[in-house]
Amino acid sequence: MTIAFIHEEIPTEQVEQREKVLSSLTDAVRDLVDATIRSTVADDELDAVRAEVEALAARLRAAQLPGPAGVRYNSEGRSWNWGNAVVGRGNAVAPPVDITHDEFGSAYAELTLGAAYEGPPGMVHGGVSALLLDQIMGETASGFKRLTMTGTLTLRYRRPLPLGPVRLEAQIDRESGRKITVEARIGVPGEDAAVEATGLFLIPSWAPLDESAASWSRSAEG
Ligand SMILES: CCCCCCCC/C=C\CCCCCCCC(=O)SCCNC(=O)CCNC(=O)[C@H](O)C(C)(C)COP(=O)(O)OP(=O)(O)OC[C@H]1O[C@@H](n2cnc3c(N)ncnc32)[C@H](O)[C@@H]1OP(=O)(O)O
Repeated sequence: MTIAFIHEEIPTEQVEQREKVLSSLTDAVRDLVDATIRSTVADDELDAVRAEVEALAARLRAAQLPGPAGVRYNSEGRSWNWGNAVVGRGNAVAPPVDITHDEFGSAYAELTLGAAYEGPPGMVHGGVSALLLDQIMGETASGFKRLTMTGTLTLRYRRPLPLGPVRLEAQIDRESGRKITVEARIGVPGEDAAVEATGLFLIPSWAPLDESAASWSRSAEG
């Protein structure tokens, strides 16, 4: 099965305007998720809020894509993946992460994980750490110059990670042909890593080794 990118000829300026407006809505929905988890209002108030939320969902459903958002690009080399589970600007389920690629083969991110990402009481869910690490490692392996997919991801959970500010770092350790090994970690900023990861990322046999000339590739974003 191949991975298809969708060519959609929307001018970059318009993509960016839409992304800005969509991101604000996503932030508000994320806040709604946090507010829902932590709310202690009375049951009838919860019920009244549910009715309003259902009405809002119906307004958004007035015009919908037939399926998931996919990865789209225009011929100016701007691409957007607003549904992505980790970096999708339209995805309120995604942690609020912004990944910085400071050079090819190295990336970092800082974000704050709130109540929606809890596993053990007060701690980040291990699957959420894995989710964030998989994305930053995949982007690092790809550098948006080639398509890479996670082959094997190995995680060592060394100490619990409290909810709150976290920092992720990833860098390519080595590569050979279609195999790229990436090392990464997540932890409280300035402290020893809570989770260390090693991943083998593969350029699928059906994909080119280098796609830097392809319209979907770009240098700084997921
Ligand atoms: C999300 C999609 C990408 C979107 C791109 C957006 C654009 C921006 C670009 C990039 C940013 C990236 C950001 C993404 C971050 C998120 C990453 C994910 O979550 S990815 C989803 C989870 N992963 C899968 O679903 C893979 C499922 N597996 C497969 O599709 C295939 O198995 C694949 C492509 C991994 C390998 O298939 P073959 O046909 O290319 O390769 P064969 O011939 O089987 O193997 C080649 C060599 O690799 C080893 N190998 C194969 N699979 C391996 C594995 N799983 N682990 C270790 N080694 C493996 C084999 O042993 C072989 O080694 P020998 O050459 O003999 O030495």
